[in-house]
Amino acid sequence: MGTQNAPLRLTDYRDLAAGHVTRPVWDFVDGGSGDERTLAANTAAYDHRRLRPRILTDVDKIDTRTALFGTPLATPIGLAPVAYHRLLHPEGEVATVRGAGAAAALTVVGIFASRTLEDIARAAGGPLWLQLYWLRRRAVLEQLIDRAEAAGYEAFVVTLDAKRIGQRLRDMRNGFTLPEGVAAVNVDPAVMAEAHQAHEADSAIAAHAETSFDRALTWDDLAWLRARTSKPILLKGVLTAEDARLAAEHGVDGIVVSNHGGRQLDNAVPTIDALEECVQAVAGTMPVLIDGGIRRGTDVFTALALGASAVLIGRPFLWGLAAGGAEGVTDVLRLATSELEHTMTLMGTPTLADIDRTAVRP
Ligand SMILES: Cc1cc2nc3c(=O)[nH]c(=O)nc-3n(C[C@H](O)[C@H](O)[C@H](O)COP(=O)(O)O)c2cc1C
Ligand SMILES: CC(C)CC(=O)C(=O)O
Repeated sequence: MGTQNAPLRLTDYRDLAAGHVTRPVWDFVDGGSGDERTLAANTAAYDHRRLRPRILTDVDKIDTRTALFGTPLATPIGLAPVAYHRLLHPEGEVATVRGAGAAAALTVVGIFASRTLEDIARAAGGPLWLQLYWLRRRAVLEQLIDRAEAAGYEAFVVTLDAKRIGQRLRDMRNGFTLPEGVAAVNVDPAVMAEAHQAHEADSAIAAHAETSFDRALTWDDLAWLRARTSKPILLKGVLTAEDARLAAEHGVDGIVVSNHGGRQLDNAVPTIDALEECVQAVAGTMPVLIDGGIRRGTDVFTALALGASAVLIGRPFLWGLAAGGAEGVTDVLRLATSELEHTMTLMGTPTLADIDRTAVRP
């Protein structure tokens, strides 16, 4: 690639990716729910944040290293759980984790991964967590937890903002279906078949979610999961102080402030606006991660300043994966981390520990 076209920011990868996938796949990745207000608001909310740089501090060396649950990470930027990476690259999640490993970054693998948990683990160079949806069939969940632990996955992230799948108009209009050869290979085929039979009219994605996610689930059920693993458990999809507090009370180990990238409840609060109340509610007892709309090193910095322990990116790494496979993923992570370093230099904060609330204008 000539230097003229070399991607200089994450959104440059969006333009590159567009040429590599079909229209329905593009819409599945790019789209949100409803009128896509929350999708737009996630990024717009960062536009309005203003930073308060400090002068005359020693920023000769910038250090972006951190750790989560004792696992060292080269960067506080990790990969959010996303279904079906093979939609974007033939190697799917195997390419993704190879790319993340080269950047020593965290990957949260999705329960609807299109490669086996074991193949993904063999290719990984960095830490892996596994995201779960709470399927009605707990036996299927149990098997997944056991397999993940045996393969070296270090934590579980339970996504709780999807008791129904958001109204994704683009997918409905496209009649989105998974292409031949792309499947949720880790989940019992019976669970998937059941779903397809029950909901032929919906988009394929909405269909399997409707029948396989447990809508009756409540806080009391978390004890079941807690008893099944000694690994850290994080809840993804927390947007309020009330739920952050309940998470802390129910013995989980972390939360991910997320609105699912604007793909679930439209008009849900932008995540960066929800972060502070969640951070205050857990009062330093557990790490708080955030995702949604993070496109710039300054966005990462803002999230860290408002109390996030780490951030996850979704669509940007998918753009990298589509455009350049494992190397594209690595480059997206490097670009984002180098923007963060640049921001830290100009903000006068040489380490992540130096970044605090005073860095962002209230
Ligand atoms: C194509 C796609 C598939 C996704 N699949 C899942 C999933 O299976 N499980 C999950 O918890 N979140 C899923 N998400 C949401 C991401 O984990 C994350 O919350 C979101 O993408 C972050 O916003 P961003 O894309 O603006 O960075 C998906 C997102 C996208 C774009
Ligand atoms: C298979 C879907 C439920 C994956 C998902 O969470 C999403 O598309 O946002």
